[in-house]
Amino acid sequence: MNTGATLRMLDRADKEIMKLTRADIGAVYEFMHKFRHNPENPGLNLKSLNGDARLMSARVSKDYRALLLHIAERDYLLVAVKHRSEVYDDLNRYAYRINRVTGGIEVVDLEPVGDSIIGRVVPPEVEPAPTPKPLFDAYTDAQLIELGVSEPLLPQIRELTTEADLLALLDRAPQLTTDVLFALFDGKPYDEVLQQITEPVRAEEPVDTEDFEAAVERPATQVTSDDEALQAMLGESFERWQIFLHPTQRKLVERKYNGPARVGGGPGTGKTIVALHRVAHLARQLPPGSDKPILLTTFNRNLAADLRARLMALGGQELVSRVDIVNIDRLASRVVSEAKVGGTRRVVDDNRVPELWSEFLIETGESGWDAEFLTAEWTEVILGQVLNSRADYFKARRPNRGRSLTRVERDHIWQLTERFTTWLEGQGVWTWRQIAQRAARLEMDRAAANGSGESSGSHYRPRYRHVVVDEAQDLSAAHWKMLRAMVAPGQDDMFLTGDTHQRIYDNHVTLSSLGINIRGRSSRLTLSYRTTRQILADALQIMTGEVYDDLDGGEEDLAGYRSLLRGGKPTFRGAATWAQERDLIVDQLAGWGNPTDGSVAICVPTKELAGDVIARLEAEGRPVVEIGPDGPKQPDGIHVGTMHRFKGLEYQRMIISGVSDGLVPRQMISRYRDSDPKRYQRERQRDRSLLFVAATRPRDELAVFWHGTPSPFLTSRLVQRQLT
Ligand SMILES: Nc1ncnc2c1ncn2[C@@H]1O[C@H](COP(=O)(O)OP(=O)(O)OP(=O)(O)O)[C@@H](O)[C@H]1O
Repeated sequence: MNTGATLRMLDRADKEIMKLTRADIGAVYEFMHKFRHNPENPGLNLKSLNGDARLMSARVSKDYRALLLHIAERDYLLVAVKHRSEVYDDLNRYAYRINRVTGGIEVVDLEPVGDSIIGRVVPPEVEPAPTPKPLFDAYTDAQLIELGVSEPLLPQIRELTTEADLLALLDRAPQLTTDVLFALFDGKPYDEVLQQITEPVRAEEPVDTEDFEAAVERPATQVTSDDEALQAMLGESFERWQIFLHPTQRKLVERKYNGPARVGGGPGTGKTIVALHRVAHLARQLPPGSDKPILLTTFNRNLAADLRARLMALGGQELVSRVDIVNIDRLASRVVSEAKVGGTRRVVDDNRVPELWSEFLIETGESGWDAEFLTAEWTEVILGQVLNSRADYFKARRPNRGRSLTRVERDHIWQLTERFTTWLEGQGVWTWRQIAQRAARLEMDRAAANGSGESSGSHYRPRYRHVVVDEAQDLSAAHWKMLRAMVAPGQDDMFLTGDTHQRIYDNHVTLSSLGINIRGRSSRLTLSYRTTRQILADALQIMTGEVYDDLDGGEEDLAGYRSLLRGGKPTFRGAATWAQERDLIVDQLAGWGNPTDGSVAICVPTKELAGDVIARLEAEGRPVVEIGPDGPKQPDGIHVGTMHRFKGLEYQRMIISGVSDGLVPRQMISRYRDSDPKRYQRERQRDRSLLFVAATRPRDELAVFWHGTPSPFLTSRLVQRQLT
């Protein structure tokens, strides 16, 4: 006879459990184990309670009791762990119900706001004038219910008149109620809230509000069931994202896709977290083996190292051992070296290409085209589109390239690039873009040979079963062609996460033209877990007036992007000179109490400015740590780096300095303003994105400084802030 039972834990319970001592958390873990084995074990003392008919209690330890919801025959949900002296208190305070919209189980705290502990600590002086207007007067009950607000809370919601009351209620309200009310309070239009917040979590089938068995299985019920997750909670460095996904995140992770899927969303909305959980989800469905059928890739080395560390935290060695985690250029260079192409050629950085073209033109005495034009034509069109022959180049579309070319001109440029490539080879060097193009060709040939039956059949297998890409906005067309060829088209083949507002390398693609069709499989996350609402609002100001793409020829915006975290307003301040601006940095650090535990970073636009800041702080005797290509060289100290280095990092507080006209955006791009307006636009957008990325790294506090004229990306509203 099977005496076992299912026992899952609701996300609210973990918050209480994490407040216990390690020994007590261990007891909960033991309890769950025992309970699953046999809930009738007399030592567990399982019994019904008053209040909700489904509510039961069981003994965790001498001092603690578990509150359980009886879902079905042998299926239980752990909803709280309480001290034995408190188990019988307030049993009628909580209602356990199924949300009509999401179909998820919600715990509703029915205690009126004014009586709650949080309500009581709100100082009386923040209370408003005597007859305040209720906050949600503009919406009917039916409208709020349609948005997914928890029905039993409506009487309390109608009473709310101040932000403090709202916060007190939301602190203990179910997730969707919190998300919706906060967005309405922020002034988001009803339809936008419905589309951006409610629709993504709506149950796929009609909801029966009595069917708890179905409800517990839905993504909207945030639960954990496996022991590993619980064990992780016992670990030193447990983080909530490892276990509890937002229902919107979980839906995206667990869905079956009939082809490539893409998840977008503003900074800090958990795109990387979703990519990691997606990998774990796919890995769980693999047949046993020791191979690595899942590729997890991203743009650069330190991001890949971070993915590895986080995947390890999520699923340990067992999971990591089934996943090939490698940054995209390294993957391409692996492909070419496997094919023994390139020999001992040394890789030179792509930003040296204009210089190399100049040298080549001088050495060969060629004139007619300047080095900059040839660099762009070679990298963006010829390498960028993986063109194999002159004939292909004649036919190629050259979007964003400004000037059109005749056939004769194309012929000449093709010949020049062929000679240039040979010249580079003679120098013993090649670039990352060349490697990407070569790798794409090799992989495409491999896949095509298989398709036409040319390869020796049994040896051919697509390299991967699933490809997961983070920071998708930064990959080039050649990278995408290579990836497309590495995985057979079909169900769950490719999963991409990224945000085009954060594109910091000049790669613009239309995925459908590269054989990656994401139409109908594109979604967006909108809730930031990282930054406060105050930082987010100012960061969004920086993006004013710019239009961004959706990686597939359409446009994308940040509608619905929001945060539930609160903090102080960011500081904006200008100085007359760079020397004086450095004084501002020193003062700001002092204002924050000079922390040197790695929680503060300073971000500047150029290496020179970084050098100056480092010198100044060292002169003050401060421990400074430079952020290199592999991230900060050590965890503690005050971190200093250029804007490009901040992708993938998070800090408690940040100073962005040098946000002056001529530095942000870079002065040098102004030369394209007339000669190549499209390029000018792209370069300007890239610099804006760099600033946006930097501004969305801090969690709690942000200070932005400049000297002379402020950057044109700082709106007058932000610049005026210094006067207040
Ligand atoms: N479900 C969750 N629960 C708790 N924390 C979360 C959750 N999802 C994301 N976070 C936290 O939010 C922060 C941002 O997550 P992540 O890095 O995945 O965002 P992102 O969208 O990839 O950001 P960016 O675009 O800026 O790179 C991280 O600190 C992460 O741990």
